Amino acid sequence: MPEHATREDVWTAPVAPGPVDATIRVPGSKSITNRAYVLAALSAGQTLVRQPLDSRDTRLMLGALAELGAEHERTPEGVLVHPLTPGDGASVQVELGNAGTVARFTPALATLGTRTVRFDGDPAIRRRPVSPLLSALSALGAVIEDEGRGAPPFTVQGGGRLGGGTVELDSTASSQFLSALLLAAPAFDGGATVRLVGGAPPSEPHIAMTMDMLRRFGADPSREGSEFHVPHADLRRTDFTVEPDLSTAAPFVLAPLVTGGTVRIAGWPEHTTQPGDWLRSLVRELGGRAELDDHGLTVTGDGRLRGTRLDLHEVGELTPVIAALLCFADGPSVIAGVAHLRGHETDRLAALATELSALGAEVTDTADGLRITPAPLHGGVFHTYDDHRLVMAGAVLGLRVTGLQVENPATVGKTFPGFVDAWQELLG
Ligand SMILES: O=C(O)C1=C[C@@H](OP(=O)(O)O)[C@@H](O)[C@H](O)C1
Ligand SMILES: C=C(OP(=O)(O)O)C(=O)O
Repeated sequence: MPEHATREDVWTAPVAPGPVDATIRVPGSKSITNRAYVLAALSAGQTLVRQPLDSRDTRLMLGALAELGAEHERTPEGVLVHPLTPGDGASVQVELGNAGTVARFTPALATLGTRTVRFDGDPAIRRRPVSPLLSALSALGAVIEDEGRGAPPFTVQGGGRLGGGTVELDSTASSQFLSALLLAAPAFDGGATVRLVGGAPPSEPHIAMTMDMLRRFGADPSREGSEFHVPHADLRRTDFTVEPDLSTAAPFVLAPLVTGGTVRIAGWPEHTTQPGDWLRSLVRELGGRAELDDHGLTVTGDGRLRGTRLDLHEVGELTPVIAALLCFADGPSVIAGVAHLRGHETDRLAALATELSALGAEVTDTADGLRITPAPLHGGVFHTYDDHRLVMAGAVLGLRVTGLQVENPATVGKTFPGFVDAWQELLG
């Protein structure tokens, strides 16, 4: 159980009284919001970010940018981000919480200012890898001190500029290392060429998201296989609108496969780089229907789903919710390709194996995933290890399990502070 959670702090996830029938609006994408804030800070002139996610991770990003010298204002239309200023050589602290995007995307920005910036956060972020990124930034000219543990805390001594150039990067532990270099590269004197070594990074759609958003802010990124090139560029964008978060939508999208019925997700984009868009194919593979039209996505299920084998390397953040779902399948399932989840908010493979087994399923963690053999589940406390996506997984389990008590539900505020209310709305 995480250090600061108590057993009293639980939410009894509601059992579905029958087939669901609901229209749900999910908040803005964490990944798009935090990229938009970073690119806005690197732009000349102010950028209005419309329909941003307002959650712990996005507040941490705005807080980090303020420490680094980019202020913002909340307006009725969205968040207005001001350009990064070089600063006054002061020593500041950036609070990372447990936000991977803040821990990975902001150190490069610190190299561009003149401040001495110490990065640290929750106990959990001190277990999440950053060293391949810090080594690459150092090779590009940054001055960084860490404590030799390969994770926060670390300190960046801003030099007012970064030369940039060509660098090798092992991004197999997190795609965010690569995204971090690419996002900041237009501000490096010589841009950046990043050659990937060590194997394919996970979360390919998030890399595509980075490339797409760089273009939309005026950069000219290119890719040839495992080599990425981002020339120096003056970024500018006055207005940027954030899409709904399709990964946050996952428990709602998949609910009809457990309960039967229909769920509509309003505003599902027709074209997107978000990994959650893959849920449409997953629903079909598991036996449901998913139709996209001008109003959004409509998912229909009959409460039965097939056991399956899934490689989730590209969509790792969906794993907790999918693992919970597969506990209700008609046969065993295997999830593969997600060894890097051991370095997420918690060791998600260990956490899921422990918690799903404790409820009665047969779940084991493998070198790169999970083996799930469904069995009748019973109620009990579902520990969430300060992981927002485990709260969402617990909600999915509760659809069919009486007395499923989700511990520390507030931790879902990392990406969706209104999750519990939205879930109650789903169930009428
Ligand atoms: O770039 C991003 O916004 C993200 C990339 C992915 O990280 P990893 O590649 O570390 O899994 C994803 O899991 C995370 O939720 C968000
Ligand atoms: C891995 C995740 O988050 P982070 O941005 O902290 O890496 C996630 O949201 O599932």
